[in-house]
Amino acid sequence: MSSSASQTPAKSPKLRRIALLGSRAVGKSSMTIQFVENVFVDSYYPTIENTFTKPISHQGQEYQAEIIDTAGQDEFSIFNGKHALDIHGYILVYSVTSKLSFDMIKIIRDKILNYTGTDWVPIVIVGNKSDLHGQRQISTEEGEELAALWNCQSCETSAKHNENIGRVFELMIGEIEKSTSVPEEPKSECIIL
Ligand SMILES: Nc1nc2c(ncn2[C@@H]2O[C@H](COP(=O)(O)OP(=O)(O)OP(=O)(O)O)[C@@H](O)[C@H]2O)c(=O)[nH]1
Repeated sequence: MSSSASQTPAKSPKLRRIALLGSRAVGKSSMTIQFVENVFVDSYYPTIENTFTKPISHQGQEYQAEIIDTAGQDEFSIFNGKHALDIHGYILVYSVTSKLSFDMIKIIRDKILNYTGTDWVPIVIVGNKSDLHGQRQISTEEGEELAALWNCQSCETSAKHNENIGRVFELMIGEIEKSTSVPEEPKSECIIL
């Protein structure tokens, strides 16, 4: 009985909401499902929107990641404000086999910054399908140059071969923690009217 009282209570995990955005069929769902369920699905089913949760441990801190896998965007998609207000960080995904999808993440970032009225948000740029060597349209350097320009992290992945998938989410948590203005969940005893 008394032994449980003497134990230090475990720190509750910090909730971090992460949205994956990008063109259609770049592999957002495949990355998410590979990360959460450790499987790769070869068939293509366009997503409307799915949310997954997974615990992540980063630098001694436990996090609960809420991962929002969004519908593919094109230049005419209206930016969904839901994907800006409640989100701590963005994974912007392109396919290394598609220049169009690389250009699309620039449009998406502009929309996010416009919507949030800020000039920086936590972002990780991801070039997926790195296993399709012969079909490359975007080099590793182009991805890195864009990340330097935006002052964010970048990474190439293969959801198919589970390469660098875990790393993307670790980089994302790191970028979120870099930003000093992460609002914590409101605590009932601290409400100021
Ligand atoms: N070779 C290869 N194929 C991939 C990879 N990731 C995804 N795919 C394939 O690409 C297609 C599209 O993948 P999805 O994960 O559905 O893409 P999405 O971005 O979620 O698509 P939307 O729901 O339309 O936005 C599927 O046939 C996947 O099997 C990868 O790393 N390598």
